[in-house]
Amino acid sequence: MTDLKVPVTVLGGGSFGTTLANLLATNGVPTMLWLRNEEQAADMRRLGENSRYLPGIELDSRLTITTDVAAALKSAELVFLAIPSSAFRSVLQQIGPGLAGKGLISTTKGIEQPGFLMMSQIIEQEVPGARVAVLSGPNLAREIAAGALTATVVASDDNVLNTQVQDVLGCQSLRVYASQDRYGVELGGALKNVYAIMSGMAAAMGVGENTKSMLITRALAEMTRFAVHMGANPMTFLGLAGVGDLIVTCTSPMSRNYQVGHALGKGQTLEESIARLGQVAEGVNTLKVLRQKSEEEGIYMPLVAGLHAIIFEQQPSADVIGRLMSAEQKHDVEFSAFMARTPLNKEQK
Ligand SMILES: NC(=O)C1=CN([C@@H]2O[C@H](COP(=O)(O)OP(=O)(O)OC[C@H]3O[C@@H](n4cnc5c(N)ncnc54)[C@H](O)[C@@H]3O)[C@@H](O)[C@H]2O)C=CC1
Ligand SMILES: O=C(CO)COP(=O)(O)O
Repeated sequence: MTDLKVPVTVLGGGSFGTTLANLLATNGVPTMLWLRNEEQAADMRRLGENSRYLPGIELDSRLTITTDVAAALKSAELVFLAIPSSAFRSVLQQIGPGLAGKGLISTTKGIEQPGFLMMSQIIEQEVPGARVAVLSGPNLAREIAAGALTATVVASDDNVLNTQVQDVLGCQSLRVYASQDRYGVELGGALKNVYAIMSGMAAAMGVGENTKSMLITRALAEMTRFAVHMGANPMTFLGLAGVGDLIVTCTSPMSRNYQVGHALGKGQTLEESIARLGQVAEGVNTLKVLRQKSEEEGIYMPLVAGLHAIIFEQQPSADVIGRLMSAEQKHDVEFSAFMARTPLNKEQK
């Protein structure tokens, strides 16, 4: 690590943007947080707290909060994007020229349709020539904000950018690991949200502990199968941005995706579950996108198909569960499919 603290801007004043910006400021990094709502910004400056998205967390007095995007971007070398995937492209289109030449790090865990595009791919389209990275891992905003120990992954083929992100974000409560599998890391963060909905729903239905473990383990097999087919490194899914993030979101009631699933499992409609949350749960849209893509690509994803049938095709959960449990018996771990694609295996050949 170096002592260099490059100026950083975070775009997005929700739970994760606020958490990252506050952590950066606490690390002594000159940090600006941009959000669009002046009333919320004024409140945050006055109260020293984001009472809407992160109540009870004291903001570092060194953090600059602004709604002036030009001022926010003027001197920033690194820009973290914590904007929901539904607004990601339009925000980039509004501010694109201001981002030229900067290191852009997406923290958004969603997928754009049509095109099945990751957020980093949208950055490449909207900001040609940008230096791009993604950040993903078991990173519940509230826990990071409260200083609970965790780790995350920064992924880019630009090693200098990876190191810069490690330098500004790493601290006593957060370890930052580097990866070059940007696609796999980003895909892991998006896919796990779907299985968090499923896990929340299962918990609300009162399933057993064995059942919860089975669901998470088969979810890992399923998401890895999909990601490897799409070109990701399977080893990424054994890391923090794969199984690490999957475990936390499938087991924690703090996860918004888990909360949506839990509400559905208690009999609420999808609309009620989302409205009650008041924050983004990316997994709802990702479920639709993933169902379509897995069908197009012919990838076997019984959990995704089952959850889609319950949520979007109004099939009774008992029927879906019955079908899943009586499906053709399979092998446990699909070593052949995984190992054929690992870089290690390629070198050995
Ligand atoms: N909260 C968490 O624990 C984590 C969230 N993420 C990801 O970060 C992304 C953002 O999530 P959160 O901050 O948690 O969401 P949130 O629901 O807490 O906040 C979303 C924020 O985005 C803002 N926003 C929405 N549309 C906008 C637009 N057009 N222009 C500017 N701002 C806009 C909202 O005003 C709000 O401040 C999501 O993709 C999520 O998956 C990633 C890691 C952890
Ligand atoms: O991505 C997250 C933790 O790593 C946050 O998950 P939720 O969006 O489900 O809260």
